Amino acid sequence: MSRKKTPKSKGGSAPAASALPAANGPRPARPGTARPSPDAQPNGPQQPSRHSLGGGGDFYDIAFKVMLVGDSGVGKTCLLMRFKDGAFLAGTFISTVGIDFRNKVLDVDGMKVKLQMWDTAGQERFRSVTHAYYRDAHALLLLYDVTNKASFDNIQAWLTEIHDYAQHDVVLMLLANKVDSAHEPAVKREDGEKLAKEYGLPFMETSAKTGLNVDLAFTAIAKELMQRSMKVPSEPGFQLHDYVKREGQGASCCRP
Ligand SMILES: Nc1nc2c(ncn2[C@@H]2O[C@H](COP(=O)(O)OP(=O)(O)OP(=O)(O)O)[C@@H](O)[C@H]2O)c(=O)[nH]1
Ligand SMILES: [Mg+2]
Repeated sequence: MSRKKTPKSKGGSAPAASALPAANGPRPARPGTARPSPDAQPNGPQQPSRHSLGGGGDFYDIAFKVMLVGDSGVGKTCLLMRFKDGAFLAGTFISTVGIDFRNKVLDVDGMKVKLQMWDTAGQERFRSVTHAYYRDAHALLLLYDVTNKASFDNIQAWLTEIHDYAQHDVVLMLLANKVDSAHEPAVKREDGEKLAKEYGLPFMETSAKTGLNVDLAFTAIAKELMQRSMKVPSEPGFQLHDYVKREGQGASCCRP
């Protein structure tokens, strides 16, 4: 069996293709660094054959594309960086321009699963850029910020957008981010749970700051995608909803 390699710690961004007016006014932009790497092939999961892509890095059996969406400032980039590097980007908020990407290889049930993670810009003016990427996503993490009610109110609009542009069978999970705050959140956990239930979505509270449930969110997605594509015999009963309910930790455990 040949093995695939993926370059370590490579990131890049697709340039913005439109300049519609920003909903919340302009913000400082996180500069793009490069075009997506050749291994960021979005069409269909790469089947388990372990080919080499050249360059240094990890081997993997199968790859999936996971896209992070949600309003600007909800913490998409921070969540991704927490998962990728285990670090929190504190300090100045640098808004994403267009789309950035990062890769990470996970061990899931004895398989090396590469997640190609696409970090979209939440700002309205980049919406037409992100639209182009939806159809290739195998999974979507839809985030809101529990300290920002508007970001929660906009979830319905995001779901409409997902309905319009993503594959009908895309794996979708709702994440309530920034649950580390010591203050009363603007959006209660029950409201998030209720909305998720209404749309039949798995739901989790996360914090890019403390790391709460961050690995779990991505692992759950990887497991679900693996299950779908491989029909893993060792876990015939894997259910994404049940898994995140069982494994997820409450926010209260990790508040400072
Ligand atoms: N307390 C807290 N702050 C967070 C968390 N995640 C992100 N932030 C902060 O929220 C701000 C926005 O985070 P980003 O990850 O850049 O937001 P984004 O969703 O990528 O925004 P766009 O790129 O504009 O779409 C930054 O100042 C972060 O430090 C979190 O879990 N807890
Ligand atoms: Mg960002």
